[in-house]
Amino acid sequence: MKAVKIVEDVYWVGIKDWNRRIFDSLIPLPEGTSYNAYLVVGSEKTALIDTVNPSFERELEEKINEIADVADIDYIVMNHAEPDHSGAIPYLLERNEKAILIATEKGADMAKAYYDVPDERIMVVKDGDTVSLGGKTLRFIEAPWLHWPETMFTYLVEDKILFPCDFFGAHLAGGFYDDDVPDLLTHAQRYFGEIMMPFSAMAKRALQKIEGLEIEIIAPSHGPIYRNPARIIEAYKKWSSGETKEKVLIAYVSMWGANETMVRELAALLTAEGVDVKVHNLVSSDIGEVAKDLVDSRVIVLAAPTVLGGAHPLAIYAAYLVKALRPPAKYAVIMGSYGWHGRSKDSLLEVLKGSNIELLGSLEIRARPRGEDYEKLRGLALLIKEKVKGGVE
Ligand SMILES: Cc1cc2nc3c(=O)[nH]c(=O)nc-3n(C[C@H](O)[C@H](O)[C@H](O)COP(=O)(O)O)c2cc1C
Repeated sequence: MKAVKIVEDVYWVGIKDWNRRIFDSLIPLPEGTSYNAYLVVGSEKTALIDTVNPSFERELEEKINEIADVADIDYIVMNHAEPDHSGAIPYLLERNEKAILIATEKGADMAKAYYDVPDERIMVVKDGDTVSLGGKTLRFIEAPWLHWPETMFTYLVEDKILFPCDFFGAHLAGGFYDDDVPDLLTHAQRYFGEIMMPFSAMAKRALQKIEGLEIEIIAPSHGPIYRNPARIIEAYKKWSSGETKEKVLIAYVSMWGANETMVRELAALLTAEGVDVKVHNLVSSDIGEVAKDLVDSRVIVLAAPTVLGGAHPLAIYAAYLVKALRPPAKYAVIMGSYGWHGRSKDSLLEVLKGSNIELLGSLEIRARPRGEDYEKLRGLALLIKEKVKGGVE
């Protein structure tokens, strides 16, 4: 794919990585991803906003060269130091002896740590600082902890384009503009759950900061470019403020069917009560989908058998993720089973300790569910429904 003109003298020069299937050695990428980099050509200076993942340096250079010689770039704006956006910085600084890296103070520190960028090639910018390229003005907006400490947004004043790096992103190789991808918000929600949800407070702060900004285009560093920015901004407002739905996420693991039976029963009872239920079997589920459903679920149910004295390791992993991702749900229900001594629930509670999630109810059964257990499941379903439908506080 060649460079693409977005508006006059602003070009996408990024990479579509169709084949990538895992990110951060953690997150599945069912539809690949993109590393969006943008070239802004002023009458006097040229700036590159973000770069690309290592191994795509040559392809980035070729795209830049369609518009301007790589050696002519004056500034490389580093909105975020993570290698998927900044991994090409060492290559570019070698190919271009004059280019200056623009970063926040923390960004400068990261650029040295990750890429050995010398002090004399870094320009530190603060909130509100501007750099004129001649007819194109870059304004920098500090937006820390989205999702690393050094992150910032860049705003192109004349064209009203916001370059927020990972913020508003989506892992998608396909589509170029938001209107090319009908279910883009689903992808964006998944990305928010995976990357931004633990930093919801900082996300809210950043949204307030850009509130008064006229934004015609949002050009993030992953996924399609928003020509209709209102939709994603509204969605981010909801997600970052913890607005949930009448929805329950059930994540479970079962070796011999006991937990599976309980989960099916509970899901059926809740569905009959008009609750939106999302069930994830942790053996086969995509944890990105779990993260997506954590964004707007009101109650989380974890169900797991006891294995070697504790909860099944996949459930421990899920509980750890729930704690780390800091979803807005305030309540959890834990179900479990055992053969001779139940430890599943306790070990999951141990993992969740320190989170804001309160135990709403639990059910531990021996070997397989029987008559009275189904009664207890009905009780749990009612408890959950009350929290979900009652507009939890
Ligand atoms: C590999 C393995 C290890 C187990 N370890 C324990 C254990 O430490 N304590 C216990 O009470 N039950 C243990 N069990 C029994 C299961 O917890 C029990 O059969 C449970 O009902 C299985 O739930 P499931 O049908 O949802 O897989 C173990 C079962 C297996 C297969």
